[in-house]
Amino acid sequence: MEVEKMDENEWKYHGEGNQSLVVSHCQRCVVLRFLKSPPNQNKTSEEILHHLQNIVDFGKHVMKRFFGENYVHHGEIIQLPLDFVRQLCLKIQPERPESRCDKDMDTLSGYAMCLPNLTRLQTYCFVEHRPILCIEIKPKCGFIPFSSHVSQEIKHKVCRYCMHQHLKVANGKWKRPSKYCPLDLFSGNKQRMHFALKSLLQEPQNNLKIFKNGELIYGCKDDQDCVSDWNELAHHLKPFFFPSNGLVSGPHCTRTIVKELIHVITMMLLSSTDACRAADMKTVPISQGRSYCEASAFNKELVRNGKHKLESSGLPRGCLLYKTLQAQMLDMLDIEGLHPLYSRVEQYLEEFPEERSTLQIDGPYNEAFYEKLLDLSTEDDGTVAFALTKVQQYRIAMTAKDCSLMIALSPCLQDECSEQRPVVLTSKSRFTFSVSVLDLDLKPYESIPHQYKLDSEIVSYYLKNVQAKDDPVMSALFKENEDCTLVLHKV
Ligand SMILES: O=P(O)(O)O[C@@H]1[C@@H](OP(=O)(O)O)[C@H](OP(=O)(O)O)[C@H](O)[C@H](OP(=O)(O)O)[C@H]1OP(=O)(O)O
Ligand SMILES: Nc1ncnc2c1ncn2[C@@H]1O[C@H](COP(=O)(O)OP(=O)(O)OP(=O)(O)O)[C@@H](O)[C@H]1O
Repeated sequence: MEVEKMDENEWKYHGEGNQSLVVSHCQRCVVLRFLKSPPNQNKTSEEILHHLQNIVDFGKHVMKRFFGENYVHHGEIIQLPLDFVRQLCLKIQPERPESRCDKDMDTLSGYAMCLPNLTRLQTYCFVEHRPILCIEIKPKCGFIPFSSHVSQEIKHKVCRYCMHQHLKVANGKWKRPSKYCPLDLFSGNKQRMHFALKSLLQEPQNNLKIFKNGELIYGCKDDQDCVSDWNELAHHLKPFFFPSNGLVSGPHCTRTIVKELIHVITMMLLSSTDACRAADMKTVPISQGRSYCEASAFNKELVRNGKHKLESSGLPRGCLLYKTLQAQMLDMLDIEGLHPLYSRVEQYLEEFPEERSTLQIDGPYNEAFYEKLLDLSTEDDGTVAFALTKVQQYRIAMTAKDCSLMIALSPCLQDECSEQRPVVLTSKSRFTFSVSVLDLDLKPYESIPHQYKLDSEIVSYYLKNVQAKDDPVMSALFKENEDCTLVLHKV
């Protein structure tokens, strides 16, 4: 890219999260990703550059090892003319959702990341003229903690996502709870996966987005502005799934198209498209912990129908969901077992602050950093080394619990499909597709106390407001506790 000739009119707003803002090029299949920060908390250019270098290194040396070469696009750092960045920022400001405007895009350093536009099938090339559909899923944590450090029994039964939903609705983040449960999506069982995907389509929140030819056509632009009209979605999708028409419009047509979409996403999520074997690490046994969540609507439906055995077919080893789950399961001790180890590292750093860089707490995220992650033992020998390994593994797990999966698909003719590109079939179409993972920025060491506090808030809220209402015995218990509160008055 010729940075001297950058023109803001060739770029448009694409999307943003809590940490970064993304613009896409109108002709080329590239995006620029800028860091964001709260107003008046601007970092220096050196700090921004260091942060971006860490993100690139982490993708290149660590996450590629966990996920496999083809799934991760680490991108590169680019230095842009400040005038271009300022003009771009002004241009896109009206497009930004209000709920994200508590942070500003960095316009002072001139640094950004340049990445392939993953809503397109091909990377670093001009926009293809064939239609492209892209589904982005933020699946969140797909397992129930198996650690013996867990203090509340409910955490062994109900997954964090399902518990957190109640707190989010109470806090006003979302209007309605979602029926999506990550354990259904990660189950590998097609029926459960279909249910999970249907639930995401019903209530996308920030877990599902659909792009057509690079434009967002389904999902939440803003917390308050969710597009979830299935008829409109079906209208967009009809040329993909029923190219030669045949299907008339109406509710039956909509249902059929949505079913095809769910089927195709399931197939792609279960496919193993990466030839390179990811990670030479010993993997965490996938069978640990329970494989279903008691709060899942799918599970509740089964129980209502008198069936008590929930199928978990398991995931094929090479698929992206499997790799995501493996990385998530590096959280072996749960935040409750991890927090005391974090405190041990903190205590050590208080005594020896100069050791912070040797311990690679803020990078560099290189080969040596990766090697230290491979020790999966959970036997605590009381050392700082043990505590640090668990802390770093936990940070990787948190990153994998918050990443997004991108699936891009494009119709192809029978004789067009090459051996290099995987193909998925539906009743009337065939597609080439690519699968990748994004938002793999390592979660900061400093976020651990926040995680600890949030975990306890999520559980307390659930026990008090949801489980207690479901369970009359618990409810009575809470009531009793409330009645017995001892109030001490000053005398
Ligand atoms: O804690 P969670 O599970 O709510 O996850 C946060 C996400 O909320 P979600 O529950 O997905 O709506 C949250 O997403 P939103 O900003 O709410 O879209 C962020 O991804 C946040 O990451 P970071 O701290 O900004 O790096 C995420 O925080 P981390 O916990 O991953 O640091
Ligand atoms: N390489 C890419 N190609 C296409 N779209 C992208 C790419 N990277 C990011 N996006 C889009 O921009 C959005 C925001 O990016 P990203 O998830 O990296 O932000 P974030 O601030 O790090 O997220 P979070 O809130 O989870 O911390 C994504 O949800 C996705 O829709």
